[in-house]
Amino acid sequence: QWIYRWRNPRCNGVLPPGSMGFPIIGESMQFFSSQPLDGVPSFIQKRVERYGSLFRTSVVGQPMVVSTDAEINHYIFQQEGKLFQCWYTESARQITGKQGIMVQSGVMHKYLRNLALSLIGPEKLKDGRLLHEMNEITRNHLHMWNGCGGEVEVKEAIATMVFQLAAKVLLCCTGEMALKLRRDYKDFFNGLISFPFNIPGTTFHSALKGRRNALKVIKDTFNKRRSTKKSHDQEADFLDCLLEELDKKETPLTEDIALDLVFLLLFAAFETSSSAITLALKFLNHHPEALKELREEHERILSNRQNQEMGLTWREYKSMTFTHMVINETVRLGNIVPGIFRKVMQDVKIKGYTIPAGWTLMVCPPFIHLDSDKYEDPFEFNPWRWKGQDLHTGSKKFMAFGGGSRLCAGADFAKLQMAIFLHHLVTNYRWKVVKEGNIIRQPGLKFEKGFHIRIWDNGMDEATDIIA
Ligand code: HEM
Repeated sequence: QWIYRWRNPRCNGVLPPGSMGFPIIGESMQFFSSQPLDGVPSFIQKRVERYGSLFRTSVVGQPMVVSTDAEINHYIFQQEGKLFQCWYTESARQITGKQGIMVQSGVMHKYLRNLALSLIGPEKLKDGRLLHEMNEITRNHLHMWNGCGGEVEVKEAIATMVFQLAAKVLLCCTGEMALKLRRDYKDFFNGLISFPFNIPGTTFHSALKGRRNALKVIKDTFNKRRSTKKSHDQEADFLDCLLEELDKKETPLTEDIALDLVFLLLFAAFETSSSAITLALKFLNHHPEALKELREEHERILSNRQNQEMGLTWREYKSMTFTHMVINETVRLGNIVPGIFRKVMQDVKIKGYTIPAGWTLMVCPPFIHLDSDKYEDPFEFNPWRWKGQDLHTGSKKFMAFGGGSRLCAGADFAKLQMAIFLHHLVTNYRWKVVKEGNIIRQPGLKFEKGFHIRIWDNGMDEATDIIA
């Protein structure tokens, strides 16, 4: 009876076709099986061929409906907070925080989103201070890579660089302390969608342990800042703003919510951007004509710059049309976020099927981004396909940064960081790939054996087989 119920869940209508797999584990094994980077995950592809663009399954103990239909995905984004609510998995809730921005809805979500945007949104990025920090940290790291023999594993090195930036901006946390905090963020990405069994040896256990340690560091930083008075001529940073907000009488913010917000922002910042920049280098390495056009764009910016000592400005960033085409193409092909998850709040009818309240809905960006009806030669890295298109907003066929009221709050931060990195790399250095491990999806990206490059100063003759 129990197995029958598992396979045929109750529903006040007709469930989308599909299979619930084995009791408890469902189809998790197939969902997590390794896939090459350049292909639609076979878990999705096979089921779409068999059942169509809306199918049911069960992953990590949750009954789930997967949508690969652009119109339905758009509808799901528009109904955020009404029919659907942001909800990843129980594991994600515990790892990112039971009161974090990812699980809040309605007014509280809007409040936290605005708080986050006040730090990392376009208005803040424009004002120059953050841009200056990004310029400096990127320049220093590239200089350091060049200095230490020139060979680096890019994914980890960039993750460290972006983490340092985020830790400095969010918490004024630098040096050893930032490095320690970075180590606590191990296994997070993989833990987000996993069985929430807190058993030693599992990714979930390791992510929860890291969360506890990281929260302690963040809390200590809060307390330390509380006990030191800021002088009047010092500009208020994010931490000051949070503490001021906490001290207000009628604030919905509590210390636990503030800690969860900082914790999530740190994680969101470094994990995604480091994958995107590494992928951009990989794609550019295989497409010298794109690298050439990118370099020309950045050299033009340099030659038009009045003060050569200045770092990149917001205006210059906005003028980089080809760079934005490269960024969009990288995130389209990379599909750094392989699934966007929502909880169904009440029974919903879609395409004649009923999705029961309490189920999870997964929007599947890779299927849309790699669909040959939407993109010609979808597996080809072709930045020029973005020519003449709006490069700054999402659409029904481009949802790398999500959509609707949950559109990525750090999209501009990530794109600016990518643009600054590419700017300094192509104008000051030459580079070549020395070891390229496999990049697979599980379904999140995994950089097996890393992506190693050697860099050297522009103008120096380092190797005969220079790729650019
Ligand atoms: C290439 C890099 C990035 C990609 C592809 C990406 C992708 C996404 C996606 C798809 C969502 C929507 C999730 C949903 O609807 O459930 C999202 C949300 C979010 N992202 Fe990003 N992201 C990136 C970088 C960043 C960075 C650098 C930050 C912070 C500094 C950040 C902060 C956030 C936050 C706070 C949310 C939640 C927004 C909300 O719920 O209102 N992201 N991101």
